[in-house]
Amino acid sequence: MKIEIIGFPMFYGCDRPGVEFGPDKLREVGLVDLFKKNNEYVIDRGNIEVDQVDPSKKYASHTSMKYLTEVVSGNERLAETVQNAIQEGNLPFVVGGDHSLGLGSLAGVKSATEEDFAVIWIDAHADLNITETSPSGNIHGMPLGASAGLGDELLTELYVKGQKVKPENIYILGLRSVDEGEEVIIKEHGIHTWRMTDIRERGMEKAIQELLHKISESGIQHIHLSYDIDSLDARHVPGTGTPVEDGLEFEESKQLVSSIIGTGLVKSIDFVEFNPITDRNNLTLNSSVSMLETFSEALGRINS
Ligand SMILES: NC(=[NH2+])NCCC[C@H](N)C(=O)O
Ligand SMILES: [Mn+2]
Ligand SMILES: [Mn+2]
Repeated sequence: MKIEIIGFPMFYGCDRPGVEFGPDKLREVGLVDLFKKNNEYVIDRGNIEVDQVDPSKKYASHTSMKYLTEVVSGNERLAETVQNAIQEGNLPFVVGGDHSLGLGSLAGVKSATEEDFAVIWIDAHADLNITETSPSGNIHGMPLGASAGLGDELLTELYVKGQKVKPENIYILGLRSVDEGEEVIIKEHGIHTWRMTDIRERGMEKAIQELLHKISESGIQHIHLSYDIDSLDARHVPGTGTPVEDGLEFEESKQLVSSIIGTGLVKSIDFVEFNPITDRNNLTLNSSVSMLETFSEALGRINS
């Protein structure tokens, strides 16, 4: 399987500049070679074009979703690129940028995949907000909800009409910052979660066992893995928009990612929310590279 690296240089979904430099910063320190170390075929598709707009116009297209027009147009381009990659038998590895890119990724996966697929979302946040529940109006807090078909049609109809993933096929791990409205959505739609409290109580090993068991029971053959670096403990990632304490340690995160990729079912991946501008002493850069090495090694193992 060829790995296709796709950059998505956008900050409009989190409304805090800096994350748009994530893909190029990671290329600068050897992103492509890092994948080539363990994988024979790696191509860099470059960056998706993002329409630019002045921050004073963030509410120009919607009163409660910031930068709606630009988030949607960029994600439609991303969806097409992801769809093409999968249809060619390649694995799209989308590097953000903020997590609103989940909208485009999942629309692309949906368009390229006939059967149901699972989404594993590793994140401190649930990203299940709809316009009415969002405390911020930031679309990076909404991609999973919209992909599940919830909320405003302006997001749910992106690229392909309707629901991209069934709520029962969504698995969120690392949660520790969930908005009230998101709690209701998790309950109502039976979304599977492993919060940090669960992981601390039962251990990562057990969480992984439970996760893989549920997925194997579902019969699903395609997993989309969406990795938000703010799932790591705040002290490892000062350079991310919304760091949260009491998060994952490297060892736990690496074990989780390796086990998920080890199933051989992961066909598409996102890696998001690294902000080189707000980083301190390259801490977040180093954390990102260290995690990317794990992705590369795990993919190398199933690829060989
Ligand atoms: N992808 C992320 N980092 N999302 C953070 C979301 C924070 C908050 N729940 C919001 O909706 O505004
Ligand atoms: Mn996120
Ligand atoms: Mn997050």
